[in-house]
Amino acid sequence: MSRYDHLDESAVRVRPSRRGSRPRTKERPAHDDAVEGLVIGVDRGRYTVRLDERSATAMRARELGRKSIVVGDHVGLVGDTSGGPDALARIVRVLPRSSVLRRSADDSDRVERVIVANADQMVIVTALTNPEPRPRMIDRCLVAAYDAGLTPLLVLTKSDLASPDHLLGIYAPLNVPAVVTSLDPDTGLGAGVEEVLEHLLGKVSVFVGHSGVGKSTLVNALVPDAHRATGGVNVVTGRGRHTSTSAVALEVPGGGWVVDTPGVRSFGLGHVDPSTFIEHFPDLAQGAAKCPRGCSHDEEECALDAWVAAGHAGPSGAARLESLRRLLRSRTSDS
Ligand SMILES: Nc1nc2c(ncn2[C@@H]2O[C@H](COP(=O)(O)OP(=O)(O)OP(=O)(O)O)[C@@H](O)[C@H]2O)c(=O)[nH]1
Ligand SMILES: [Zn+2]
Repeated sequence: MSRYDHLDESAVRVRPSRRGSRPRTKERPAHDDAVEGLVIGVDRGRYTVRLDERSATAMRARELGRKSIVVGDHVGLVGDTSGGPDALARIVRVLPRSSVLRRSADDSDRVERVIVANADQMVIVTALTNPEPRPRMIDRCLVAAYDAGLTPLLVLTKSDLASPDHLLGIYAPLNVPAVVTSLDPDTGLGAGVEEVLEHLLGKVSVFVGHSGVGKSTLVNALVPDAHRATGGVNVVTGRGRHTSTSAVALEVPGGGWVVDTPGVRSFGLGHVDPSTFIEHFPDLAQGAAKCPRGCSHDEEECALDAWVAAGHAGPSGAARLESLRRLLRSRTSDS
């Protein structure tokens, strides 16, 4: 007889189950002796997990099934977590994620392609010249950041070669914070590093950028022992640039993590729901209440034009509406 039998079912919506009547101690999760750590590297089925003062190498436990484990994941470890040369621990748990950044999640793509978990910020690294900046690429990154719930930060490199004014002008209406840098790749010295560091403190920041923009040079300046290979030759190994494509988390002096994503050049945005874009434009969101149902905000019936024209979104309203529409279009254009 169940302990709920004396209760009227209509009053209490608890169904007694065999599971529910088990002694409580048996309901504890398995491996409650697991220690928690942060995944900072993934390489061919081996995970580097940062524990308090050391790093352990781990493999995934069979019981995790196909669940992905990526850089930034908080995991539970059992087994040999000593971090010694031959020590191998097992990841038995992946804790709930506060954010996921996906490479692509098209409907046709059945494999989960999470690149980084639990990131707070996306640092979009763009050169002011050599290679020329590509605003559409930046827009796509912004959309991916907003979609994943990450705060964007623009870093405009090589300001010794070109002025940032034009690009800063394009992004001013979006209120995206921007830092301009100029670095000597040999010494790591130059302008803007301190300012970037301030934005990184206490956060997990994913760095994205096209080849040649100076991302490695920047990461090396931010994380002195990062040794990311820069254009040409790896100063550490003397060999050519490494071709690793997996993400890695590097600890920022002062607190925080830089997640470098070699090989990640863009994001599939097919899964992004355009109706959520407007949430990132609070000054426009109110005006959207007058839009027809299902308005894309990029069509003739959109009420935002009138809202902005009436001055409800302030003096920069028109520029912000234009920016919103540019982001909406970046979703469907390849770049
Ligand atoms: N003039 C100038 N050159 C820079 C600056 N930052 C980086 N560079 C140069 O730009 C080139 C590319 O820099 P990297 O740091 O290797 O660029 P990356 O974005 O990591 O590119 P990949 O290694 O291909 O991923 C190198 O030749 C650097 O020396 C800068 O602030 N000013
Ligand atoms: Zn609309």
